[in-house]
Amino acid sequence: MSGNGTTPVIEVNGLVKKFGDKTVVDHFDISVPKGAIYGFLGPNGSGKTTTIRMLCGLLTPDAGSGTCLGYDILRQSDNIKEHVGYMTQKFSLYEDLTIRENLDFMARMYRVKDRKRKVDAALEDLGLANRSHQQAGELSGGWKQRLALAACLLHQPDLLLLDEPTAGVDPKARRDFWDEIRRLSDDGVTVLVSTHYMDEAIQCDNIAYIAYGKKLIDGPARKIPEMVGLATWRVEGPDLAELATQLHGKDGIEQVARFGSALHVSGMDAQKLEAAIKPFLKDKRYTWKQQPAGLEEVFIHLMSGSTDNFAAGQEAA
Ligand SMILES: Nc1ncnc2c1ncn2[C@@H]1O[C@H](COP(=O)(O)OP(=O)(O)OP(=O)(O)O)[C@@H](O)[C@H]1O
Repeated sequence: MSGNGTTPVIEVNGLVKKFGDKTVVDHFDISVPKGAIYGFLGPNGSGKTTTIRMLCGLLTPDAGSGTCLGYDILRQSDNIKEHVGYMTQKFSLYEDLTIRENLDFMARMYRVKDRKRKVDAALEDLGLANRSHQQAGELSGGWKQRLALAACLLHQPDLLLLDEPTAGVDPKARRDFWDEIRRLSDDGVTVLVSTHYMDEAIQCDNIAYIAYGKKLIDGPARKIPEMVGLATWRVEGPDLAELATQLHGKDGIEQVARFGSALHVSGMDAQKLEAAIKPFLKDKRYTWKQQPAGLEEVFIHLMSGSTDNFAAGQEAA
């Protein structure tokens, strides 16, 4: 579900956060429709976590204003927290408490009514009813993440904030996790998720790409490739690794990425790209086809800009 034209769940303008003399979030605006899965993408240190924390009232912005779930982010953070489920980057439950104790503790924190039944139901849904007395610290990464999600859903939040929720989790557990996120979104829960993974980014309805604390691109996921304007050719044939080596670094070719049995060769200047590819078209072992850039190559393009924002220095912004 990607929004239904009602009042946005999050609507903020001009958010700024500074730590010392470093501007970590720089005039950030966003409007998040109800039920949307909104992806925050960007290199390490680009300000995603800081932005998420300001949106739910955990951190006070130095400038800017807005609402989250209809509450003022500056003055009504307690109301916001009651209706938000926030899954932090690091496992934030108690490793030396049992699975049940962790859920029970969270349910008490949120003053969940009919606590025992809700905790039992969560354990059942998780498939952990038989292991409820096991310490949370003994769980694998994937199970810890499912437990953390279950814990932040106990109070039935309207908005889920997920900060790199599947870092270090295997692909099968990631897929299961995303099936659950999609189900929640279909039920009207709005989800804001920061991620580094491409396979997660393509699951999002909307995407904001953030670098150096600034939002560079923002829009419906299906429109992002057009907005970025990357030109792409697809090539199939033998010895793709060798071909990739030959293509790399040619003027006009900014990116060569392997997609299954093909290479996607991309550049921002369509004419330069075509000129760079022209000599290769003579080799009849290869089939070349021009095609619109997909989200995946666009993300590779965006993410390859920088690996760590602030480590590289803000002057690059
Ligand atoms: N409390 C703080 N005090 C000082 N600097 C901070 C604080 N919190 C974050 N920062 C800095 O602000 C910048 C943005 O950090 P933030 O965690 O918001 O980025 P991020 O995009 O979530 O990064 P990552 O993807 O690595 O989690 C980083 O340079 C970080 O070191």
